[in-house]
Amino acid sequence: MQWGGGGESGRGMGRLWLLLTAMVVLLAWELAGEASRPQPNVSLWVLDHQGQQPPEKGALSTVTAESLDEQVSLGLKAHPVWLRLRVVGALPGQRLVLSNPLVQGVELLVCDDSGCRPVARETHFADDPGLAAALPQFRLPVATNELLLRVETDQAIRFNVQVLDDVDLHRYWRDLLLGQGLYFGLIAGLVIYNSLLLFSLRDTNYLWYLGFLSGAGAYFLCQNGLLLLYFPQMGARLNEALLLTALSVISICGLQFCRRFLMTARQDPRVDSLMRWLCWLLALAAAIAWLLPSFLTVVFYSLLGVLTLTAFLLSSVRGLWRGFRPAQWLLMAWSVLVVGVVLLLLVTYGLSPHNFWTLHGFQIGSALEAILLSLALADRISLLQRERETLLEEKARLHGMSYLDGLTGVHNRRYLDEALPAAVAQAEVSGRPLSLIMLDIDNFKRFNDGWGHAEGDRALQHLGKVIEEVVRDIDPVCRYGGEEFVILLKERDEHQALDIAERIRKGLATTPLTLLTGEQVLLTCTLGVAKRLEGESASALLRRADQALYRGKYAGRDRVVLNASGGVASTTS
Ligand SMILES: Nc1nc2c(ncn2[C@@H]2O[C@H](COP(=O)(O)OP(=O)(O)OP(=O)(O)O)[C@@H](O)[C@H]2O)c(=O)[nH]1
Repeated sequence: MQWGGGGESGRGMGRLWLLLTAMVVLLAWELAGEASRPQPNVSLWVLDHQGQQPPEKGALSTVTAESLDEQVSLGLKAHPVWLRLRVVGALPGQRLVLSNPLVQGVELLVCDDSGCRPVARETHFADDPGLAAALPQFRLPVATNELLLRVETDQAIRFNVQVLDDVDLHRYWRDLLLGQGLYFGLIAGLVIYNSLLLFSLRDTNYLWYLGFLSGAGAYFLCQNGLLLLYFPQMGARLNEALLLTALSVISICGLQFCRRFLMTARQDPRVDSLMRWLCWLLALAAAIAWLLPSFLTVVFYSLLGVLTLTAFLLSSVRGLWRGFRPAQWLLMAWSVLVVGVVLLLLVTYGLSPHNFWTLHGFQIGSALEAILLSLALADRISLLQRERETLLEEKARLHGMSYLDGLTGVHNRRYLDEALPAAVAQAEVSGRPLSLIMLDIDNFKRFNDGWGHAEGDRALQHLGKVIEEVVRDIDPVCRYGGEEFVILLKERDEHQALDIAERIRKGLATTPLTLLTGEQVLLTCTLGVAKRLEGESASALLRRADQALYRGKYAGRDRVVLNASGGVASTTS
């Protein structure tokens, strides 16, 4: 199989660079916005304390284990985590805001000499319960800055602690939504575009790609708290189950896409069965996320994530190795995803700080990947299209060849057997004339015997050329038998047919054949002409032309004979 061509690939690269440039500009803008935001004045320590209840009074200062900045990244924890907070200079009305909607079991306690009391979690921000659900937040108590924060979640513990007034919170949320708007705009555009392609091309690859896109959209709706924004009553637990299910959908659709795209079932059966197994495990993981949610589920997902990425990369590298050019897009797409997933895993296990890149790396990777997969599909479709065209051309060529005579290049008897009845039927309907000329070289046996069979072949080719010089391109010339030719003359009456026959006769008689020895000889031929009579069949017409030819031979050869009707013939010489 030939996987050639490169024009579309170049155009695809151009589009990709444009997009990358646009993304870099947006990132720079986002980072600039980050820098201009007022920094919260918060100090944080992780307490070496486990359990549901806060540490005993007086133990706060002794259990201090680790000092943090406001960007918390502690990874997966099987138990609740206690953080000690000191907020300096909090103004009345300011809120303590945690940036991650996935952290659950968040409690804030204010502590003094008499003990610790919970601070009620805000359920509304500017009359909006959604925003308060998407960003866990507490109104800071005035006149105290000793606080305890308890977080218990199955997900990685990562969030920013920010002290914001209403204006800052609005701005923070607006920036977040702007970035999300760009992402979801891109996903929606790709979904619409590829849905149209799915309907027009009916290629299941597009179905899996759409599943992949939808899964990615759903995942980030959950991860960024956008679902909670619109359905705050849903709760963080349900949000998390949906998030993990979306992760399964992304992975399963990605694997199925990969299998079909690279045709692994046929081309790479071992990798194909690995991918099929992974699909089942991912479906099982989604069920566990709903039935037995725990931090172990997230560990299971991490493992499956690594295996899925390995399968993606392995199948694409092997596809490229086999010479399937569109696999390069796939490889590029998975490589981008690998970066995003590695960032996600690092932060999930508390191995990297919580910052813009670790927070949004997976999302940026997924956006780039969605585009690259779309380009991969386009490349594959154009490649298959070109192959199909080449095949059709080849088929047409072979089909044409099966109707041609190998020696002379004119049509063969098979062609005449199909074309003559069709021409007769057409003439019957239209009432237009139809004529036939049947001819052969005179005393050809003697020629063959005298000059040899090879020269005889050249004589047949010579006659073919002479005929083709006389007749129109649209009048098919056929080699009917060994040395007999038939010319089908549509919409020609007997006068026109006689004229053509006579020109052929004279043409052959005056155009010498140059033999292989260099000698020149003149050949003659005899031609029988018949015009179709009303209601006459193809075979009857052919028979009458043959009769005319026979009569020409009988009358002395080198002449044209017309079979005017049943048995009457007129002769020209
Ligand atoms: N070189 C060559 N000879 C062929 C081919 N097909 C048929 N022939 C020869 O054509 C000759 C036809 O001979 P006949 O049917 O006796 O006809 P003829 O000698 O031309 O005599 P008339 O047709 O009566 O003028 C035979 O010798 C065949 O071998 C071919 O493809 N190549």
